[in-house]
Amino acid sequence: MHRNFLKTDQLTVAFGGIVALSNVTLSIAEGRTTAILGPNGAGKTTLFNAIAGAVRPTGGRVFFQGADITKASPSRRCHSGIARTFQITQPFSGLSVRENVMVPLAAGGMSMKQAREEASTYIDFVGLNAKAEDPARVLSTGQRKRLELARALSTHPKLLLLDEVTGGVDRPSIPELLNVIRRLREERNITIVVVEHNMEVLLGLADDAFFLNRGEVIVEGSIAEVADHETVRRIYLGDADAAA
Ligand SMILES: Nc1ncnc2c1ncn2[C@@H]1O[C@H](COP(=O)(O)OP(=O)(O)OP(=O)(O)O)[C@@H](O)[C@H]1O
Repeated sequence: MHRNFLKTDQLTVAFGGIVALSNVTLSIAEGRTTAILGPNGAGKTTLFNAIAGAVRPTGGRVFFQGADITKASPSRRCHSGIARTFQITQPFSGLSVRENVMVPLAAGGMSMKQAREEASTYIDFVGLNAKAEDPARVLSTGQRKRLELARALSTHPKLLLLDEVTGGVDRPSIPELLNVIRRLREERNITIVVVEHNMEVLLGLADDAFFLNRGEVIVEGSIAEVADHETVRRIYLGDADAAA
């Protein structure tokens, strides 16, 4: 197992006067699921953006599998095995589920026949077979999240960044979605990093955790340790006992 599968070293991102991330140094271990926690505005999405290459850091470095990728383009990072999903899902709403998964494959140079076959594998993996010919706009939020996972799978990721995994998903659909995420790791050996607000979900999904506040990592450890940490309970959960 690579302990520093993904590593940020003193990573800083500023937007004008707003410092969204400040000297963030963290390591994500290969084959594990790591949670990024923190209140609104803590810098979680900015961290994902800096890892995926969507924002340029003001300072510090990002390493993936030992290579310095700080200056790599988003597409080079994607080719090297980093994929992400978004807080707000962005499918092509008029295209079918199958076509949505085929688009990135065909754009990568695959024949339509091959793209169709490969798309079927991913649609099957996320359990959307019954919806494959439906337009993406009719999907529920949970189904859209699974479509996003199928699209992410088409890039053959080694590291998958999942933003707000269960955000907006109705409660009964959550276990099925989490099951797909667990299988990504178990059956496809994908290292997962999740931003998620639901602590109950995280306790059942994540191994490790980093708690961000105002752009800084202030607590790290196992998910159980972080969830139980006094500072985390006070800031994040508004725990009256911890605040006292
Ligand atoms: N493109 C941008 N331009 C200016 N400020 C930004 C930009 N992106 C993020 N910020 C600011 O950086 C800080 C961190 O934002 P970020 O979205 O990373 O936090 P977050 O932890 O993901 O929050 P949330 O849980 O609400 O999604 C916030 O103060 C935010 O307003």
